[in-house]
Amino acid sequence: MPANPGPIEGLPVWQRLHGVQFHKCELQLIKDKGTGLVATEPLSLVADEEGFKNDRPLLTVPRGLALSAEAVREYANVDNHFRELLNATGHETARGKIMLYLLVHLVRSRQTPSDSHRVAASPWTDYIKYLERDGLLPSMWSEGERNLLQGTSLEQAVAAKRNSLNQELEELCEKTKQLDFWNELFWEQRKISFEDWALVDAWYRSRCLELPSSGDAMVPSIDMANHSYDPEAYYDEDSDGDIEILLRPGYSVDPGKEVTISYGKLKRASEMLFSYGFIDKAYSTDEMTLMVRSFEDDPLSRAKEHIFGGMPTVQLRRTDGVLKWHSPFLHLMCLNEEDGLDFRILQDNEGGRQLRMFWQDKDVTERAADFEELTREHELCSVFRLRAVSILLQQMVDQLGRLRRAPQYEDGNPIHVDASDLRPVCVQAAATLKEIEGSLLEATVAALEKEQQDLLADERVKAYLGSMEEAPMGTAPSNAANEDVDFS
Ligand SMILES: C[S@@+](CC[C@H](N)C(=O)[O-])C[C@H]1O[C@@H](n2cnc3c(N)ncnc32)[C@H](O)[C@@H]1O
Repeated sequence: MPANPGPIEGLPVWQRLHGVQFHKCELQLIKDKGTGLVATEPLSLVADEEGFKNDRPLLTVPRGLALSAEAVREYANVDNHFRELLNATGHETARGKIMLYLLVHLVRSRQTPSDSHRVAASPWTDYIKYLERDGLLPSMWSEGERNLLQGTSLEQAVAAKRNSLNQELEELCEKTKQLDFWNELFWEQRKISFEDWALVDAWYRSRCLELPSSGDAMVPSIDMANHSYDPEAYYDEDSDGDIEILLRPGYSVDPGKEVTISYGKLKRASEMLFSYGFIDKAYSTDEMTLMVRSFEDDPLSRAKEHIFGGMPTVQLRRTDGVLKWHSPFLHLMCLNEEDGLDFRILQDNEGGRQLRMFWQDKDVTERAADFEELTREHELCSVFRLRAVSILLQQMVDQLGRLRRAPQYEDGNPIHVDASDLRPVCVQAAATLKEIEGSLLEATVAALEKEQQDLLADERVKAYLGSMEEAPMGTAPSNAANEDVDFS
């Protein structure tokens, strides 16, 4: 898929220099996938009396080249400037450490001998020149390309990712302003940009492996192997900690054919596109996650969101043609004071004040995600369910409409994009995602319509709706949910 996989001709020299060994395979450019591992001789792993055994790994990378949190700490021990930077940013996670290291070496890879404030080089300074830079993860797509995701589950996810990348960069600026060396290099000389930070984040997400002993790590050359759900090979660490690619038992590969590994368990299409920049339609789980919108005029919405704590989402999943949805927040969102939901401010043991949530006078603050269960025995259970189904149906219809429409601004005006600015791989990936998620949304709408009809035929629902019609003005439940939802 990468359009610009870098000048890999120079890579074998780098690999020889740093002890990377290939056996019966090499790196080659592969159509629509960038660089990949390809067999140069017949590969097969058949069992002898001792069972299956690789006589030699297809690829071996010395452990000292792996970029893990530990490796970054070791580098910081010998490089004073980097140690100062790492301490100032306070990065505790493997992601933070690895991204900072990559950023610094990205800057270094562009420096010339005449530059001031030179960063100490490492094998990674040269290796990253071979890494894909064209930004095929959606967080790096151009604005026009990101507009192609309108109506998909990635629309908000990508916007949120870019916001958080921006915030991280601002924090980095804040924390390094007082460090002379890095302030001069990063901010005075303007050697880094948002695109650089987004690029190292994309490298981290799409190229890191989980190693048995060192956890998340980028391993140069192993990270050139492409993914398949039925891979011929796998990666492992040997007894010295070196990282290797080995053929899987029972598999054989003809010369000229690609050797793939697995990037992990089956994922949804949006996750694959988000983290790896491609979708394998035949192998993606039939599910998606969307945000649920609170009622704008629900006076309890802030309290509900506060107590719920997590993201108000709905998960849609189709298994063997059967559509299921799951949204703990939606079940809470549909309830109001007239139903028996209540919020109280209580004093805790330390004298502080705490917001607590009550359902039928019982404190259920810790069970905010359990309202489907909590309302199951209630006499109006099917009424509550009808509210949830109707709200979700409306939101899914809106979502589907948005997905099917050409990109437009919030005010409804169409967004004009010059098609020549859109990379074909992005257009294709967005179209595939829309096809997968559009089909799932259509099935969701159909399933919700059917459930809504069934609920409207329920005797208790009919009685409830009838009582609401008969109730004199002002005595019907005045809840936000009922006002918003047209049960008909
Ligand atoms: C770990 S890298 C693999 C090496 C990469 N091909 C390169 O040129 O550097 C992961 C990236 O390779 C590409 N890739 C891996 N497996 C793929 C596949 N099955 N189909 C399309 N692209 C794939 C995607 O761009 C992904 O983000």
